[in-house]
Parts: sequence; C-alpha cells; structure tokens
Amino acid sequence: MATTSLADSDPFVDPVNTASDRVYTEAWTLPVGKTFAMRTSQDERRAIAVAFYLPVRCFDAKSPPQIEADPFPEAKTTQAIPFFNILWAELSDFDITVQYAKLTAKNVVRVASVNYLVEKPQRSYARSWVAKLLDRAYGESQRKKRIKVLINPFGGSGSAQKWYLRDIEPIFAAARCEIDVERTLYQGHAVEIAEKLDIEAYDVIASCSGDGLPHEVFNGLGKKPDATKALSKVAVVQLPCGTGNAMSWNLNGTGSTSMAALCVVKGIRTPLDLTSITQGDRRTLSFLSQSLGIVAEVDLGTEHLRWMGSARFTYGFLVRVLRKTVYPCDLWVKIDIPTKGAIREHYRNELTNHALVEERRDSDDGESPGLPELQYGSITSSLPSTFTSIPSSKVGNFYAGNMALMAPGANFFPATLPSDGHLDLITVGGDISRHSAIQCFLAVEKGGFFDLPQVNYRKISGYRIIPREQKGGYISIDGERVPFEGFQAEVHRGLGTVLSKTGHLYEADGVVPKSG
Ligand SMILES: Nc1ncnc2c1ncn2[C@@H]1O[C@H](COP(=O)(O)OP(=O)(O)OP(=O)(O)O)[C@@H](O)[C@H]1O
Repeated sequence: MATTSLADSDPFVDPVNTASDRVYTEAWTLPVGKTFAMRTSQDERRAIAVAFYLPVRCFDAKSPPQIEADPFPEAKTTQAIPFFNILWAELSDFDITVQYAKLTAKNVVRVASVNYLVEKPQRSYARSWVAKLLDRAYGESQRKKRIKVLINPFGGSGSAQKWYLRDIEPIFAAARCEIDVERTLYQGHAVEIAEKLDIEAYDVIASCSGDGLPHEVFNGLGKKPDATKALSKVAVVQLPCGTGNAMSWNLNGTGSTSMAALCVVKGIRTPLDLTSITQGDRRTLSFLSQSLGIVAEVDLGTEHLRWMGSARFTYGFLVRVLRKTVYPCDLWVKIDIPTKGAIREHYRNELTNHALVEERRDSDDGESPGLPELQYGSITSSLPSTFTSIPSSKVGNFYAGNMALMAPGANFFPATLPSDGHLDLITVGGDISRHSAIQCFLAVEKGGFFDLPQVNYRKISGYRIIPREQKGGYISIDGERVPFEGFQAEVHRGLGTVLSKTGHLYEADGVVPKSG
C-alpha cells in the first residue's frame, strides 16, 4: 500500500488539490536529456488513475500520441501515457526509466518503456519526481502485489498457458509483482490449493480460467479454519481464459487477458458479497449466480450442442419458449427491497457511497473464525419466519445474481453492487406469451430488461427453493451443475474480496447513469 498522503486521503479527491501537494505540483516538470522534459498533467480531475496523464516530450515526431484526449494538445511531439497504464518507474545511476502498458491493438496492451538520462544536479529532484509519479500511478492500489497464479491448462481451448506467458506475465513482472505460478492438474485442484494457501504470503489469487476456478478458489479459502480472515485478506481475481469470463467483465470491463492483467496490477481491493448455499448436508459459496429454469437448462442442458458455438444458447432458449416450458417449485424469499423504484433509489445512493473497505463487510465478531454462522439455518432447518412465500407453480426462470453481467453483453442484473449485502432476484413466469418471452431475451442485450413488466426484480438476502413435479432438471451455481434438489441461500455482506477499478461498482451499465 502506498504510504503517502494519497493513501491516507479520500481516494476520490485528487491529491493535487491538497495543500501539501500544491507547492510540489508547481514544479512538476522534470528536465531530462538536453532539450526536453517529462511533466505530469495538472489536470485536476477525480483521483481514479485513469483520468491522468504523464506526458513525455520527445524528439520523435513519428511517435504519435497514444490516446486521442491529449492533455497537452499544444505540443505536437507530446506522448501522453495514462497514469493507469504506468507500471513502474525508477531512477538508476544515470537515467530514469518508466515502464508502461502501451495499447498496441484494440484491447491489447504490451509492456513498453521510456528511458532518459538525468543530469547530476537533477538527481535528487528526479528521485522525488519518481516517487510522486508512482503515487499518482497507483493511487490507493497496492504496489508490488504478491500473486498466486493458477492456470487451467484446458482453459481457452488449451491456450491459457500461452496467453499467460504472452499477455500477462510480462505486465506483472514490469509492475514488480511477486509471482508464483501453478497449473491445476484435475477438477477441484484449485479448491485444495486455496485451502492450503499461506494467506500471509499472498495478496491475490489470480485464475487464468473461466469462472469455474474462481468459484473453486472462494470455496477453498472458505474451507480454511480461519476462513473469514482468509476471504477478507486474499483477493480473488480472474484473468479471462474461459468462454463467459463474467468475473473479469464485471470487475475489469474487459475479456482481454493483457488488459485484465493491467487491471489486476491497478485493482482496488473491494469486498464482495458471497452467498452460502446449503443443499443436502453440503455448504458451498457462490460468488456469481444461481439459476433454475430456462437459464440453467439452456446453459447446462445444451452441452451436446457445443458445435453450434454460442448459437446453442439462442436455439435452446427458443425451443423452450416455443414449448412454454414451466419449472414448478416452492419458493420462499427474504425480501429486502421489493420494488424497482426503490431498487433504483438504493443504487443511486450507492453510487456516491465511498465507505472504507472494512465498512463494506458484515462485522467479524472474531468468535467464529471459520465461515460465518448461518442466521437462517440450512435447507434442513425449519423455514425462517422472515421468509415470504412467492407463488411459483409456473416459474419459467428463477435467476439470482451477485454480479451484473453473466457473459459479455448479458446484463441480466444491472442493479447489482459488489457489497450491498443483497442478491438480485429475477423471476419470470413460464406461461407468459411467446412474444413477451422473446422480448425479454432481446432486452438482455439491447438494454431495458430491468424495466420490462413481465420481469420481477427484487433485492433479497436469502431464499429457499424446492423444485416439484419434475423428474429431473438443471440447477446451476456459478455455472456449475449441482444436484436437482432443494437448496437454501443466505448472503454474507462483503465476505469475499476482489480487485476492481472503482472499489465499489461493477463495470456494467447500472439502473441509473453512473455520472448522475
Ligand atoms: N487439469 C485439469 N483437468 C481437468 N479439469 C480441470 C483441470 N484444471 C481445472 N479443471 C476444471 O475445469 C473446470 C473449468 O474451469 P474454468 O474456470 O476454466 O472454466 P469454466 O467456467 O467451466 O469455463 P468456460 O467459461 O470455458 O465454460 C473447473 O471445474 C476445474 O476444476
């Protein structure tokens, strides 16, 4: 963690505006070489690092500005590097080197560097210039993260290892991260690795995989005797090497491996709600979603149609809609926010909630060092009195989400927030007209799904669901198939930890504009 005034102050206030910085920034140009200078923007915008630029004046007019919004338009030879992209800077005996992630193609960044001689009289000033640059480049994000990297050798159709070496490792290395790489050897291996992990030795567990490995990592940390501490200490992140990569899309806004690596380097620790699922005598943690009905069936029940690519989802959906399939069940829910209007208001309030990390978690009483006790009991306990019965004899889709995007472009849960202590629950009747069902399907990608009258949307913190009148079927927890039998869910506010760009929001369109 940076030890400067920046780390101590409100991260959303530009440190340039603080009194102690003002003197410094007036002299915020570092002469390098004979005829040019490096200087930072005094553009006083909000402190999330993406907004700032380190312009490097250079002789080479052939080197074009890297971004369109050049904050120094008057200087045609200026090369502007976003602060967010600065990986490291250091002063050696004679020169100063700045390494950064350079955009080399749409959605691809590669490590590049600029290097200049520093004259002897400038050295002491250059030293503080480098320190200041790193403060601005990292903000409240931890530097030199210690990362346990897990690679699913089958991820990305067998390309995960290659993508790691080409796209990810050089960025971590340039950012001076400590890296320890391990390949997963069998299903469930990531659970074991996380369970045995020395949590004092790592800050992050990064999975080069789809969403399956992060699910295993949360559950491995959850098996530790000091699970609550482990889940709050070690951040779980994804380097997208699967097909859906929901975790990376929600937290980094990208499915690109190299850009996700940069986001991990610059990521801000963010508490994440986790949900305990009890089924039979098992308790597992879910970080992404639970579904029963058309989404689960289309996801898990069309494996034999993989040859169709993503068209299998459209095909599977249309077949079930045309048949007006219903999935009868008994459903009881702990409803926290019942209406779309109130949900919108809740979301609007959260946009400006910059509470500290530890204030975004349920308090840890220290008495149960393992997973938190279940306040609603398990699926085998008597039904909690705070649960309300919801008629569900004709449900077509039961879908509970903890993140907004379930895949790129599939913003099912636009009102989700990482640590508001709620799951978002969607229920849609299976007996609605075919036209209404297709309207739902199209609205997920085009936007407007949340507002459709046939979509019931609630914020909840627990539920019990028991399928009935069905011989078999599909239940999906974070995209993994579990037995087709009743289960109970309970949300734990901020139990897990991830890295995100903002520290409190997902990178998806919400239910009110984020600027408003
Ligand atoms: N070496 C291995 N052999 C077999 N299975 C493995 C191995 N390593 C990991 N797995 C399993 O692969 C599964 C899929 O993991 P991953 O996170 O890559 O994907 P996914 O979410 O299923 O992927 P996709 O997004 O492509 O559908 C997990 O259940 C994991 O346990």
